[in-house]
Amino acid sequence: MAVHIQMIGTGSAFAKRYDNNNALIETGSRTLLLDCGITCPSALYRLGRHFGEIDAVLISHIHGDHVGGLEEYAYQMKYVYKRKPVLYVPAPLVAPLWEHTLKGGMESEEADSLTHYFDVYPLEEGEESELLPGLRVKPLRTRHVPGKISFSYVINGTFFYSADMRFDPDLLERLDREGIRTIFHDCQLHPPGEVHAALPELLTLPERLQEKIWLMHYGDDKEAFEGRTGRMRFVEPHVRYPI
Ligand SMILES: Nc1ccn([C@@H]2O[C@@H]3COP(=O)(O)O[C@H]3[C@H]2O)c(=O)n1
Ligand SMILES: [Zn+2]
Ligand SMILES: [Zn+2]
Repeated sequence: MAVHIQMIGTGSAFAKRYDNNNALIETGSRTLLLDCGITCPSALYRLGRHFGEIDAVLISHIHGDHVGGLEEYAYQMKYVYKRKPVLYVPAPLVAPLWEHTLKGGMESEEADSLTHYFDVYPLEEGEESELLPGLRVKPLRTRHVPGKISFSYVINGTFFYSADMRFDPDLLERLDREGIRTIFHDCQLHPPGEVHAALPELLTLPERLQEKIWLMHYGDDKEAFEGRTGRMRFVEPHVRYPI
């Protein structure tokens, strides 16, 4: 079955020209939302789509540009589309997502847990699960902000989607050896990356690896870097790429 990924936005957390780095993954007639950041509800609207068309949501980690739109998503599903949405979330993030992020805006007499709003399916690190027919996802814990739990995803065994992660050449080499054909990688254009891979770091990778890498989660001056990314290409918002 053909599987495609389409970025709702490709921007960094502070980008204003590009929306939050959130994606739609489509397989047949089913759609997974990968991260739902602050700009997601309006960016999805500008893409001509709406929450009622989404079959499930998967999150990578708890930062506003990745989960800040979940409250509106949950409320729209409850009060507009009247359907309980499916939430895939790495097991260690289940409790923090409610306690640290959603509870403040969503707790009420009748609603005291994440499971009131979502059908919650915890995912285990390193274990592949079929999230939609034809869509297999394996979470890998990757390094981002020190102490922050964050996951990247291997999709259908051949596609790697970095959440927000530091430069990790050993992991990228290992993924290459294991048969990953395409890597969508977050990229901080201006060093130091610190909590993200910086472009100069990614440029130290061998060309064989760079060929597989598409850059996302970039800043507003991305156009100034066209032609300065070695063999790596930019992911463009709204374009559908095969997985
Ligand atoms: N220790 C940290 C924590 C956060 N940040 C910045 O805040 C942003 C939060 O969203 P992000 O997409 O993870 O990118 C983070 C950094 O820009 C940072 O630069 N250093
Ligand atoms: Zn981010
Ligand atoms: Zn982050």
